[in-house]
Amino acid sequence: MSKTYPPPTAVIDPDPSRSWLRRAWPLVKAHRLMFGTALVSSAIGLLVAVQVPKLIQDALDNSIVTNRVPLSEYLWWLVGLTAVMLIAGFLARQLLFRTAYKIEYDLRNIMYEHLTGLSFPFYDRVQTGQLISRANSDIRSVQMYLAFAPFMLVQCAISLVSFGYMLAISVPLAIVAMLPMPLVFLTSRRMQRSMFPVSWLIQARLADVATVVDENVNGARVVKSFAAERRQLSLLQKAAIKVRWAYIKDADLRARWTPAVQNLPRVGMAIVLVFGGYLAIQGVLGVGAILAFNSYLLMLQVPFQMLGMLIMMGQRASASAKRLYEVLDEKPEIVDAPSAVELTDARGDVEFRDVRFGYGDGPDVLNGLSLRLGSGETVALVGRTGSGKSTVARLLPRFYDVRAGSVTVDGHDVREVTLHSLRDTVGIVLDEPFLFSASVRDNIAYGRPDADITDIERVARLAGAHEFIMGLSEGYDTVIGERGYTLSGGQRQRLAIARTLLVNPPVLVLDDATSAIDVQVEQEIHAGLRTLFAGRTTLIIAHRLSTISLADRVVLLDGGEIVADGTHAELLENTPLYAEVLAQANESVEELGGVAR
Ligand SMILES: Nc1ncnc2c1ncn2[C@@H]1O[C@H](COP(=O)(O)OP(=O)(O)OP(=O)(O)O)[C@@H](O)[C@H]1O
Repeated sequence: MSKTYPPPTAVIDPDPSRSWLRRAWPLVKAHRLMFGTALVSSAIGLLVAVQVPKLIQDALDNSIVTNRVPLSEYLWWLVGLTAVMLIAGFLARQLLFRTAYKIEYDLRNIMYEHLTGLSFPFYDRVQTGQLISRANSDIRSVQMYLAFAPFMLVQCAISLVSFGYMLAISVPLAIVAMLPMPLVFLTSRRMQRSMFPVSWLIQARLADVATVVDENVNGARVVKSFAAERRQLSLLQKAAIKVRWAYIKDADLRARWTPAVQNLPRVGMAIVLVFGGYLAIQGVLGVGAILAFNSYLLMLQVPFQMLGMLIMMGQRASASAKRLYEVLDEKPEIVDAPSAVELTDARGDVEFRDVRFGYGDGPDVLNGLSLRLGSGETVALVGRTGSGKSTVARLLPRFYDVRAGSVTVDGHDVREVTLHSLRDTVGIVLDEPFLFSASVRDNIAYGRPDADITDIERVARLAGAHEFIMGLSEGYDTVIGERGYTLSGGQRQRLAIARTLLVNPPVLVLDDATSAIDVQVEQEIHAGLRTLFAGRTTLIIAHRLSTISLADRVVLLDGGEIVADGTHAELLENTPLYAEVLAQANESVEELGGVAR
């Protein structure tokens, strides 16, 4: 049994008219206790830190210069304050990072849960690979802003206290010392501004490299068969050079700006030294005050540098959030109707009535198609390539909705039953089955993870897979490579058939599902296939005669309609198009009659 993990603790506000921050607010609110404690700890730590320069000032003035108070008293205070800062700093960081990663966990879950809920038309429209890799960096940038921006704001707020202390020491000195601060802010903002596009560029170019690498690995077979390794390598080099350029540009900008941003506050310190020194000589200020002043100035520098960063982070997070919301606001097109009923114990009476259908805004692929499959009947659907056979198959489990007409199972329109029960009732095996990088056993048990090995073996035998599975190094426990590439096409198809059979659906659709199984093996598993088809309604999409011969009835699809319906022999005799279609897929027309007899 697979372990269940906690669901996300919050949702994104669904109202698209609200600002991105408002919509994301529930994510922060869900962790308010932890986050609040982090912020309060941070504030306490900073407030205590602000006391330290003042303490040093007093120690210097009262113990070292004038010897009025024993120095040890200040030392104890310093030890105490340091302890508080340590504890507060620990709590603030711990809780802040925890909150940040919890927000990220929630956001990731919300995002992928939504993606899995979206229907086929969405996946037809978007490039999912890119969408997912982009979502990862977008999630990170939103998380960073949500968690760290309030933290930075606390720092900025506390810096006002530092400034208050500076004013208390000397108003003119405080004002003069602050003069370079706008410059610190402007320089760090300019630094962020020039570095911001480069950091985006780095991300985008890294994604390009990842795409090239991904294609090289996944398409390794094609690359090698065309001996195109050199070409692929130069593609990678081109992408890698672009990444290198962006990184060097980044380092260049950093080298240019960082020393300026870091050293600018020293101008303020110099002013304090000159003007403060003058005031000290005049007897207006103590030496300790000058020292304290400089410490406050250093403390103030951080928020001024941060403000620039905060603005940039905000811009980036806002752009990221908008992209995430674009996906989150996408409504699944195929959903349960409010009045949907459960389809249970279906007999498997299937009917397509005057079905009109096309993809997206495209032209009609099916044009008034009507077809009935009686309970327990096996029907082969034959047609030219591109005639819409797979499309018919996809409408039955409601991967798409019809434009007009209806598809019914046991008299229930598929739009009026729950998707879950419909897809339990209609099992579909595709011609290019996707297998997971897991054991053979887990792959077969995908639709029924609690199935025991006896059941798994039984369906594997029926699908003609048991023999070859036993020949694998670890039998049913053999982990098959990515997407099942360690198996042959025919072996993959047999596993896919077994996987669907384990669910035991009353209606079965095989969409070219035996095309890669060689004819001889197919003959061998025919007995198994016949057992499979018995007692369930089966729609087989096939080009191969041997597969068609398993059907009770054959229907011919052309121009989006059924143009002939009957036994193989009848169609062969009366419908020239049928013979033509079969001839394209089979060795010779002469054989056709042989199979029919
Ligand atoms: N997801 C899709 N989005 C848009 N158009 C599609 C999609 N799938 C198929 N089509 C189009 O619909 C038409 C019918 O395709 P379909 O795959 O149903 O044909 P088919 O008879 O199964 O073909 P084949 O025998 O080659 O598998 C084709 O013109 C195809 O280009």
